[in-house]
Amino acid sequence: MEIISENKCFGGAQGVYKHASNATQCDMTFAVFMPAQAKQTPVPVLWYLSGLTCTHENAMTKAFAQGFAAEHGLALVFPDTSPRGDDIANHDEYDLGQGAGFYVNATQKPWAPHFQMWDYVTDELPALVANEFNVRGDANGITGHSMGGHGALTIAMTLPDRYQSVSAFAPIANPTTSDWGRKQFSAYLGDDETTWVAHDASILMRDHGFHSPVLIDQGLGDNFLDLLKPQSLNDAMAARGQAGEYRMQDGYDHSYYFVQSFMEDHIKHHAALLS
Ligand SMILES: N[C@@H](CCC(=O)N[C@@H](CS)C(=O)NCC(=O)O)C(=O)O
Repeated sequence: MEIISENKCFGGAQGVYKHASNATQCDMTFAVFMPAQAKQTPVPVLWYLSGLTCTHENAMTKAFAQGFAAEHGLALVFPDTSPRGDDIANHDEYDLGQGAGFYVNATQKPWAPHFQMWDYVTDELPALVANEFNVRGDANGITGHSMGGHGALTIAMTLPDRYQSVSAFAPIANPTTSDWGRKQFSAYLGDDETTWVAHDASILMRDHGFHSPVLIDQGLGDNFLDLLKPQSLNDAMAARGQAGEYRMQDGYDHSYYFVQSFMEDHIKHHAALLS
């Protein structure tokens, strides 16, 4: 692992690192915030998965998470959203290819050789972080924004023993019925839609749910509401009797101004379940 930068931040450290990934067969950059508490004792980890067009950097600089994570003694990990490189498959549109990995393992050409973001985020990066940082392997929470909210919810519901807490900001909530989902799943996973259901939060919620309360915030001024489909997941939570809240926030759009407005609540939610 190569250190790109490390800066003191809220008494802890905000770092950016690079490593050669086996899962994605390319160099991957990620960011980690370590709170001061980690100098004494291993700390729980909150994974933050970002949305379309983002790198490790967007949430690191705009989500305002570090101050609250410092207060509650949580490490934060910000992975990138896809493999990257000139030799790696890409697409002209912003919502497919580099910057749009959708947290799945691609099975289709030309994506399959590098677009293995499910394995990267759930296996390879956790092992690396556990090796390199003073974190508790048995205390993981996961959250994310938009495409990253989709990743957080689907990963948590699929691996409930690994994650003790989950939340999301404006998640893509029913991708098998949305152009933010159908387009990417057919490219990455192929036309057999039975392979898509494992990556749809509304379906996973209806069939499995999650073992601890789920916190979701959604801005009502979000210009992507038609693509995000919060109603489907809200209905699935109600049908399941899922503990938690889907909070509709008046006037907020899809931007990081929305994310940073509710970050404190999300950090508190995870800290309560992880400590
Ligand atoms: N670029 C797209 C929108 C993509 C978008 O809103 N991305 C969100 C996540 S889905 C984001 O966080 N963008 C980066 C940023 O705001 O820093 C468009 O023009 O429609």
